[in-house]
Amino acid sequence: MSEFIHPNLTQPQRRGLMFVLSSPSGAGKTTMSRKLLEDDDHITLSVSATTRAPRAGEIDGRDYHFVDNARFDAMVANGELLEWAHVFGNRYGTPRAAVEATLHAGRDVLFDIDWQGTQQLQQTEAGGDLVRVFILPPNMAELERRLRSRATDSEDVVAGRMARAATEISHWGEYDYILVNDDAAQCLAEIRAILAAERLRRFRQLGLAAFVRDMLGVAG
Ligand SMILES: Nc1ncnc2c1ncn2[C@@H]1O[C@H](COP(=O)(O)OP(=O)(O)OP(=O)(O)O)[C@@H](O)[C@H]1O
Ligand SMILES: Nc1nc2c(ncn2[C@@H]2O[C@H](COP(=O)(O)O)[C@@H](O)[C@H]2O)c(=O)[nH]1
Repeated sequence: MSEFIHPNLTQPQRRGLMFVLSSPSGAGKTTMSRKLLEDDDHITLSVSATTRAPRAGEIDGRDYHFVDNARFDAMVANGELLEWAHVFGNRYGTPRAAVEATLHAGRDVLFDIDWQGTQQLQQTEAGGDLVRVFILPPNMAELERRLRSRATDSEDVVAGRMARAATEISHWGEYDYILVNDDAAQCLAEIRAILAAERLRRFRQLGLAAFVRDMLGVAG
């Protein structure tokens, strides 16, 4: 007869974490997020709401929830956003319900948000579940080259984002991990390593004490 092991004790359960990627515009957050999501089944992207117009190729509900100003106002008024901010002349915010549902299911949530949103998330009850990663470009010329080569924004928009880059970068000290996205494959490997280590943090492994007690055969 095989030994009965309580399913909850075969492996400690894990508390979902909130994994934030921030950077100056164009440093590579979206690129890294997409690659991470491709082969990690335990993390879900928080799809932000924004008043910005969709870029070519962006899909409503996948890349953003594209909303008008009136809808964004209502989301703010109804407390539907966990955080929101003005960024580059538009408003962006994190819908609360999807994040809470994902975390309650024990899954991780990936955020592609700016430093203002990160500060706000840090101040919520779930601040302890936050892992903050800031991505730097290798240099400012390369940042500008990437913004231009993406070919999604007008000259004015690119210039505006470059003008804000130094302010964005000045918040690097508020993050837990700082990466330089020079080689994309290396940057992705570093992001995966951070995520793997953070998932193993003792306080995130719920039921660990019971698991160890059971393993050692100590009566609980
Ligand atoms: N390591 C890299 N080497 C070269 N190009 C890269 C690298 N990482 C990203 N890129 C390119 O740089 C451009 C900007 O990247 P991406 O859109 O991911 O930036 P972002 O940080 O998400 O910007 P935003 O904040 O505006 O959303 C894209 O064309 C992307 O393919
Ligand atoms: N505070 C928040 N910032 C957000 C959110 N979603 C995206 N962003 C940030 O906005 C800029 C511009 O994004 P883009 O798609 O127009 O290039 C970038 O830094 C994003 O990280 C959000 O929900 N809250």
